[in-house]
Amino acid sequence: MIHLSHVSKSYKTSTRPALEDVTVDVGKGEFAFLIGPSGSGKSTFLRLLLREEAPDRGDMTVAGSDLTKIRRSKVPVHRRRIGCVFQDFRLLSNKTVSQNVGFALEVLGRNRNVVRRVVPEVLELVGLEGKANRLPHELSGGEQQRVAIARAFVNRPLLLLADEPTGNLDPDTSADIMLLLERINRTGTTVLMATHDNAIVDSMRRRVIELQLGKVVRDEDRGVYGVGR
Ligand SMILES: Nc1ncnc2c1ncn2[C@@H]1O[C@H](COP(=O)(O)OP(=O)(O)OP(=O)(O)O)[C@@H](O)[C@H]1O
Repeated sequence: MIHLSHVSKSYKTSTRPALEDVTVDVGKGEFAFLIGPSGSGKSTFLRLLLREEAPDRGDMTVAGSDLTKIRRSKVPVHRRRIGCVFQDFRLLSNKTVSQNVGFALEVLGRNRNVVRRVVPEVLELVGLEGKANRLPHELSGGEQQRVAIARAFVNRPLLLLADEPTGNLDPDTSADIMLLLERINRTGTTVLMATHDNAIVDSMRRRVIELQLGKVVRDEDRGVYGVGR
């Protein structure tokens, strides 16, 4: 699902590469954490997967797209295969829960009957069946993140990228969000989550890919966050 071979990326204004000689393979249906200190390259890694940035060197194939060769016109099709969840939820504040989720289908041209059928199913999956008509500001942070996950998942992406999804949530709410991401992973969706949350990484014992100064320094099955970070 994610294949990077000797990938490097430098930003023009930066003296050192943001990613250097990164080789990582994540298979279909896997769950992996991407960890590392601030500035280690996690966001750059996610941006490359979405083709928000292009690699300078190396080969990469993500969700079936060869990102070393992809044409600009094909980038939107590539991004549709990937769901994204962020620390700050990024919901549309003037739309209800079901409109936020439905919008993700409408922009892909799905017909109204499909939207009407699928949105309640996904809201049930994330545990928000009673809150379809609320606005984001009428929800807790954890509930807002559930909406964001529903929106990311409603198109059944092959790959879900989560960038610090628990960064604004308390430990109990974070644990609930992780259960939800595990549930989504069990449907066959590959999940890659960038995080600083050591308690979550330690409790889940999943694959851990660790970056430092743009290099992969650890790639371990059933890993922990690590001591002293
Ligand atoms: N748009 C940019 N232009 C120039 N340099 C950048 C840009 N984005 C990131 N960098 C640099 O690339 C390196 C990697 O940054 P990146 O944001 O990928 O790290 P990160 O691990 O996601 O950090 P954080 O945990 O703080 O989000 C850093 O040295 C950073 O300063």
